Amino acid sequence: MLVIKNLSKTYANGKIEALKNVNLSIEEGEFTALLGQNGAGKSTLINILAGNVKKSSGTVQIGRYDLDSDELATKRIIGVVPQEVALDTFFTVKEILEIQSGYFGIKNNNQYIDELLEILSLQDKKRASIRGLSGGMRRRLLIAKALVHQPKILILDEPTAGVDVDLRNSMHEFLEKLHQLGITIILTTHYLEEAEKLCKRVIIIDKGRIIKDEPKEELLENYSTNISLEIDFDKELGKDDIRFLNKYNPRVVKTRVYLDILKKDLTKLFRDMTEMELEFNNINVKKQSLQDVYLSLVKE
Ligand SMILES: Nc1ncnc2c1ncn2[C@@H]1O[C@H](COP(=O)(O)OP(=O)(O)OP(=O)(O)O)[C@@H](O)[C@H]1O
Repeated sequence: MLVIKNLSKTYANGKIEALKNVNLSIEEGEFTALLGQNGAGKSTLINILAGNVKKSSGTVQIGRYDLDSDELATKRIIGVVPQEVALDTFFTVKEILEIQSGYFGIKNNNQYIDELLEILSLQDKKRASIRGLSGGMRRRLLIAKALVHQPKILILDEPTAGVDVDLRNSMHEFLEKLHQLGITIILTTHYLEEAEKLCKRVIIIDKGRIIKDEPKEELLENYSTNISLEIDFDKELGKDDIRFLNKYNPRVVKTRVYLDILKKDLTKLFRDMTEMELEFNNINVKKQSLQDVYLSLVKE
């Protein structure tokens, strides 16, 4: 669906290398998170795909089309929800969506526009001018705008920045619905729990290079170094009992002990507990989140 080869982009006469030899291939129907710190190159990549920024070198194939030779055709396949909310405030919601449909030569798009407004809970704002919309409504309108031409690939550049929790959750449900309909989705976000909840594949960009590109579950499995344990012992532990735990910085609340432990120390921990003849009756294990793993990778 999307094949990127040796893609590079420099700004300021070559002084800033925003993308360095990026290679990437995304299949139809995938739901991918594109993660990276500020300035990593995410927006540059998205803007190249959207045709808003010219690449310096490399090739981009979108669907069957090459970005250089068939830019118009590639635009029909892609819908982009930009980071910046830039909407012409003189128009109404309906007009914005009609004008956008017109760019793609689509006439009489009213039925689909109504469906989009309904699903994005904007139906009652159809005739409202943009000036009267809240920030969250404007963000939803940007999503509707990106979808008017029914693109096969939807790219969202931080769509939930500054959006309240309720609205964020309803946007998540909507994205999941689109994913189920088979739309290929690429999501950039600084909310790592959002990426963990929604995406199946995680790509991490760091200083213009892809440093990780793996299925989410594998990334979490392969790069999580710690786990958190909550152990319920049969009795309250005295100072002597927990001395062997001190190296794990335990937090003791009555009979329960909380530990953050390196996976590689697990065997030793259980061996020590057996040697101390400490009886426990329950253990809760919390694995590292995508945020924990991500932070450990970008800090390397
Ligand atoms: N128009 C431009 N002119 C010069 N430099 C630019 C331009 N756009 C981006 N850059 C630089 O390119 C690099 C990548 O920026 P980009 O906006 O792609 O990062 P990002 O990952 O989207 O960051 P953020 O999470 O802050 O949106 C940065 O060093 C940035 O300063």
